[in-house]
Amino acid sequence: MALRVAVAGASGYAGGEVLRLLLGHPEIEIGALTGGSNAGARFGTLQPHLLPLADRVLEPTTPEVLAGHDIVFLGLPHGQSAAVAEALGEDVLVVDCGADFRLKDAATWEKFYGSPHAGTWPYGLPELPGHRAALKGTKRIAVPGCYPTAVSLALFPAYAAKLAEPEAVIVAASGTSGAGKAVKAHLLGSEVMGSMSPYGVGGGHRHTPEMAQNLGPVAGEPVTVSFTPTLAPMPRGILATCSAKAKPGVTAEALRAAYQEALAGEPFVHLLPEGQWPQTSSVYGSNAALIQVALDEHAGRIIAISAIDNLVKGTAGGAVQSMNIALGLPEELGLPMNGVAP
Ligand SMILES: NC(=O)C1=CN([C@@H]2O[C@H](COP(=O)(O)OP(=O)(O)OC[C@H]3O[C@@H](n4cnc5c(N)ncnc54)[C@H](OP(=O)(O)O)[C@@H]3O)[C@@H](O)[C@H]2O)C=CC1
Ligand SMILES: CC(=O)N[C@@H](CCC(=O)OP(=O)(O)O)C(=O)O
Repeated sequence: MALRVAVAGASGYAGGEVLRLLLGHPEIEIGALTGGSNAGARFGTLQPHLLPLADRVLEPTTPEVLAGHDIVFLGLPHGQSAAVAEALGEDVLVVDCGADFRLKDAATWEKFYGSPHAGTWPYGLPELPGHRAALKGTKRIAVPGCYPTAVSLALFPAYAAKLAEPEAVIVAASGTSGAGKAVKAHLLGSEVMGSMSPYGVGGGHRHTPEMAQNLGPVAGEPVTVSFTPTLAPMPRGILATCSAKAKPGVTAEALRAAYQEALAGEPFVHLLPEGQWPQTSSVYGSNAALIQVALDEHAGRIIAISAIDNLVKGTAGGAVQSMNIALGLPEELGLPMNGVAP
């Protein structure tokens, strides 16, 4: 029998992408679609690309509407997931695309999000050492932020093999959908088109501690992260350029071997052949993460680059992948491996 899924925040980018993927998932039946200000609207006016759901109506996000489902995805603004999740039974699988349950340290949460810490759930990045096992059978999943997904996948093999010093410098470009659907002045077409711009410069971006939380345990020592996000004139995609000083004696051969070993058998994370570099257009609409690594011998630095679709591997695809693991289903079920090109 199909598992019945509700999506809260179904009118948003994250919720819409979860639905696009779940409509192609053989074990899932779509139940309630809920939102906030658009409740009452015909779904086809909100997500016109999701034709099978066009005649549905967006409902309010209440415990009554979300009751009676096997799985509930939350694609709500930060800080709103905890109250909704609390009203859902412990037997319901809750997959939170927001940030509420990602960070372990309450003081760090309060510093970066400015609200009380709700708690910590198993973290939905199965490729990180130990995480896949922790997701099996869980009823609660915290889906990672899109930048931490791109960055952690690019750097964890170097840290797992103890090849990198614990100070990472990251510059990543994101498509505008990362900022959500609400209209923001700096995201208007005429402001974004033909321009790239940095934001959150100087260590203030809330994804910085999430990256450090992911990489530190892999490295076996705290990793300091310097992260600069930039906004790129494209709707989707993240290209993360990550670098760290190489430990003494590291060779290009050892580095490549470490990445081959760490990523071997991963269904979605691919180390590209030498000389080929990740680009966002290759992962548009796909749950793949493309990785390449090089040793800059002159500077003594490891350079690791990743490309993901922020709405797929960076949100909804990662969420469905983790859901599959939690339910004991094949990890790849319902997830696109191919991008859309050109
Ligand atoms: N965009 C991305 O790349 C990523 C997003 N995320 C996370 O996913 C979550 C959603 O982000 P995103 O989809 O981009 O945001 P959007 O702004 O596109 O969507 C927000 C959704 O939340 C609903 N909503 C807003 N306020 C309320 C409320 N008070 N009560 C009930 N529903 C409400 C909206 O409904 P309505 O339309 O009715 O107002 C809409 O469905 C965020 O926590 C974000 O951090 C995570 C990773 C990546
Ligand atoms: C381009 C852009 O604005 N991106 C968002 C990140 C989106 C995301 O994945 O993050 P959360 O789930 O933590 O919101 C930002 O920098 O705030």
